[in-house]
Parts: sequence; C-alpha cells; structure tokens
Amino acid sequence: MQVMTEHTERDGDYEHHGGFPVYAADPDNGGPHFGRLVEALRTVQDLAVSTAPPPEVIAQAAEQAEALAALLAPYTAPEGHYPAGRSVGLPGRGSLLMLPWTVEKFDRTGVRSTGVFRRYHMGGNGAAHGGVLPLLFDDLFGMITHAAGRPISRTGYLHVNYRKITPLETPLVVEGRVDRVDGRKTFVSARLTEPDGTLLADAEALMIVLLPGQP
Ligand SMILES: CCCCCCCC(=O)SCCNC(=O)CCNC(=O)[C@H](O)C(C)(C)COP(=O)(O)OP(=O)(O)OC[C@H]1O[C@@H](n2cnc3c(N)ncnc32)[C@H](O)[C@@H]1OP(=O)(O)O
Repeated sequence: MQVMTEHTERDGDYEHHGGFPVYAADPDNGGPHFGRLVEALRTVQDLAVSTAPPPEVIAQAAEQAEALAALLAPYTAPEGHYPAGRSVGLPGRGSLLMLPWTVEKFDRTGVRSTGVFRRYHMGGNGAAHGGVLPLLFDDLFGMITHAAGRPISRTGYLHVNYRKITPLETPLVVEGRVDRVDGRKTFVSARLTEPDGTLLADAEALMIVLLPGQP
C-alpha cells in the first residue's frame, strides 16, 4: 500500500494545490531499525501512563529519556525529510502521533484500516479516550480524499457520533468513503466497528480543497 505515491489519474495541477510541501513515501520505511524504535517508543508511552515506579526508578528513567533525546536532537530535519509519517509500511506510517493502525484497502472507492487502541489511548474506565477517535477519523478522511484523487484538502468540520464504548486492545476496523463532491467540497463519512460489525462510532466530515498557496 503506497498512500503517498498514488498519483495516477490525478489532475495535472495536483502537486501545486495548497501550500503543502511535496511528500514522498520513504521506500525503506526509515531503514532496518526505525520500525523497532517506533514500537519501543509506543511501549514507553503505554508504560509512562500506566506505571507507578519508586522515585529512584523514575530518576533512572528520566536520565535514560534525557539521554535518548540528546542522542536524537542533532538529527532534527525539515518537514517531509524524516521517516515518521512517510513510512507507509509501518503502523501509523511510523508516526507516534498517529494511531498504530494498518491500512488494508486504499482506492477510489474508500479506505479501510485495522488496529487496536492501546493503553496509551485510554480515557476513563478502561475505554478509549474520546479525543483519539477524531484523530483516527481525521487521518482516515485525509487518506480517503487522497485515494479518491481529490487535490490536497483540509478538514472544514468533523462530526463524531460516539455510539458505544470503544474498547482497548481489541482488534477494530474503520472504513470510509467519499459520499459527495461539490466543487471544492468533498463530503466523507466512516464507521468504526468491531470485527463482528458492532458499531462503535461513526463520523462525517467536509474536506475542502486548498486554493493555490493556502497553507
Ligand atoms: C494528503 C494530505 C491530506 C491532509 C489532510 C489533513 C486533514 C487535517 O486535519 S487538516 C487540519 C485541520 N483543518 C484545518 O486546520 C483547516 C483550517 N481552515 C482553513 O484553513 C480554511 O477554513 C479552509 C482552507 C479549509 C477553507 O477556507 P476558504 O478557502 O476561505 O474556504 P471558504 O470559502 O470559507 O469555504 C469553502 C466552502 O466550504 C464551506 N465551508 C467552509 N467551512 C465550513 C464548515 N465548517 N461547515 C460547513 N461548510 C463550510 C463554505 O461555506 C464554502 O462553501 P461554498 O463554496 O458552497 O460557498
């Protein structure tokens, strides 16, 4: 699945829409160790929000986290020039901000992605935080718009209906499509379900094609 290299059949002006920098998928997914690093950092995120170590262990962890930050800091790169967000072969495209989900379908008829919400994504009483569902849907809607061949667009609005508590560590499916196009406006919708089809949440959004130069 190549989200960012799917440029077939787009209008010739595609690359010039909006003020977006041109992104290209990282063909190596960040190299042999990047996926491992991202997964280790995700595990640290899970543990950082769910452990209660004694002060001496917290001090040790803080030192190691500071050492890791110091190791990486000299390699800060401009937007679009690091593997995070461009490693389409990794869950969440290798971005810690994105949910660690895997795209299973990506074409003009829609996009489907599967994955789990982890401990890091917990809100209250064992369920996923309400704020991570819009993140999941917004990223999906960006992919749907892209897969449908629409020019670079931004979300105008995003409406989520929370139908049922969203469980953690449970395989889930999110799938959506373009419902309607009206000039610059692309109306999209999606559903988050359990594998048996039980509806957890649905969402609809308006994606608006950027004018030349719009950020
Ligand atoms: C491949 C890469 C995919 C990237 C996906 C990224 C997904 C994101 O999360 S983007 C981040 C979140 N979104 C944003 O930050 C957007 C912030 N907003 C903006 O930048 C601007 O409002 C922008 C560019 C979307 C639209 O501004 P502008 O060009 O002035 O459009 P504007 O003329 O107001 O609206 C265009 C049309 O949309 C309609 N519209 C705009 N906003 C809304 C809204 N909230 N509700 C209903 N209709 C709306 C307008 O009524 C108008 O309709 P019509 O053409 O029928 O008159």
